This record gives sequence, C-alpha cells and structure tokens, in this order.
Amino acid sequence: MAKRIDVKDLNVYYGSFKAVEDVSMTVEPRSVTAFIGPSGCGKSTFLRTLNRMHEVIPGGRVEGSVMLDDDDLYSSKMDPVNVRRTVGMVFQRPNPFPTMSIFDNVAAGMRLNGVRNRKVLAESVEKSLRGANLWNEVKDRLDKPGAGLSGGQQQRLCIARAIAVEPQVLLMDEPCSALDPISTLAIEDLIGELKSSFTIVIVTHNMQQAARVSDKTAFFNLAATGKPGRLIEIDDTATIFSNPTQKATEDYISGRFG
Ligand SMILES: Nc1ncnc2c1ncn2[C@@H]1O[C@H](COP(=O)(O)OP(=O)(O)OP(=O)(O)O)[C@@H](O)[C@H]1O
Repeated sequence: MAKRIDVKDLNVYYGSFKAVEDVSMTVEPRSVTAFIGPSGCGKSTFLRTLNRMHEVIPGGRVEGSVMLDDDDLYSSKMDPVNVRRTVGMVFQRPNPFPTMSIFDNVAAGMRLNGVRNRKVLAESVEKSLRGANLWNEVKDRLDKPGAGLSGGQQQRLCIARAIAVEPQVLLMDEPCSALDPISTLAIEDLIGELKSSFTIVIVTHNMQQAARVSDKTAFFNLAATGKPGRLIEIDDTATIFSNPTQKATEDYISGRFG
C-alpha cells in the first residue's frame, strides 16, 4: 500500500515569487522522513506540493515532477481530489469538524467516498481509531462532539480521520506544535507504528523530534529573505545529526543559526 515518492527538479511558486527551488529527493515507502530548517525556507510549501494542496492557494504552481510510484501527480490525467485521497494530510492545529461527533469525524471521508453501510463504517471507524491509539479513550462516547476532546486526543482523531480513507502516504505539518509533551510523545509513538503501513513525511521545528521519529532527515535552507528555499541535504537521520556533509546543516543542528 505505502508508496515511494520521487521528486525531480521541483520549483514552487506563489505568483511570481519562487518559494522553493530545484528540489529532488526520494522518499522510501514505509519510512518516516523529517523536513527541518529555519523559518521561511519552504518546508510547508514543499510538503503541500506532495498532495497538490499547494495549488489550492491562489497563484500557487509548480514546475518539475512528483511521482508516486509510477504515477505523475501533476499529469493532466490525475484528479487532484484523488491525489489528496491517496496522500493524506494532518495539520499543525488539530482541526476536527467541530459540530460532528467523534464517529462522524472519522467516517466523514469514507462517506464522501460513497460508503453508506453502517456496519462497514463502524468497522472502519474502530480500526482507524485503534490505529490512531485513541479507541480505548473514546469508545464509550463516539456520539459526543470531537471538539470535546483534549488537544492531543483531537490530533489523534485527525490522524484517525486521515487514515480512515486508507491513504498510501501521510503528510504531517508540525503535528505536535500545539500539543503538550505527553500528547507529543503519544503522537511520536503513533508515527512509529504507522510507518509499517504508510509512507510518512513530517515537518518539524523540533530537532529532537526529528531525531526520535524519522529514518531520513532533509535539511532545507534559504540564502536570504526573499530568496527561494533549497534542499541542502537529505540523509539517514543519524548521519544528519552526527556527521552531516554540509556546513550549513551542521551549523543549524548545532544551534548556531535558525
Ligand atoms: N500563501 C502564501 N502566499 C505567498 N507566499 C507564501 C504563502 N505561504 C508561504 N509563503 C512564503 O513562502 C516561503 C516559504 O514559506 P513556508 O511556510 O513554506 O516556510 P516554512 O519553512 O514552512 O516556514 P515555518 O518553519 O516558519 O513554518 C516564505 O517566504 C513565505 O513567506
């Protein structure tokens, strides 16, 4: 199920502003890749190109290619809605549908896909909530609003909602930045479990988190404000944190800038 992502020569624009320049990288299936780098270097922008969310922004466009196994995400034959079904996303702030119950939050994507059978929905909701390590905490109140959960529970609900439609890739944009340390650890453990089924890419400002959860780390940087962000290097996480090739990476991870 999990797919390989192959990015080649990608430039990303907001109107005439080139925000990210010339990125090529491969993300292996069933692995976790972390994007790190100083604010404004284009981590989130680049992440959003991996499921065509970038083009939802007015003026947003890309040059280059993003392949998901053998499928070119930006080919004219590709339906962006399908792309976003295949490549799910979890955002910085937990964003459950506020008026929906816990059950309906998780079932929403499946219902959009046309699943109506109550038993099928119930089984998938349970499986997804179990997958997100939330089932035991919510199984007795599935009909209560998702907005009534704690922040960490809401984020796990959003992860359950994302995995319920069985994506092949899961993109996470700073999924723990609004969470306390205990909830953060719960999400990090969960990421470790999810990678047996999904290809995971996570943007994080927290270098310890990158070191804890990821197999590969990609360091992005920008030469100056207003210049495009670039991928400086991507390697095994242990290598990036102990023996990076580039001086800029070493300076960043040792806290000399950023
Ligand atoms: N909607 C937008 N319209 C125009 N420019 C944008 C938009 N979103 C981001 N940018 C610009 O694109 C560049 C990259 O921003 P992006 O948010 O991707 O960086 P980032 O590395 O994720 O930053 P941070 O770590 O602060 O979240 C920045 O110069 C930013 O101002």
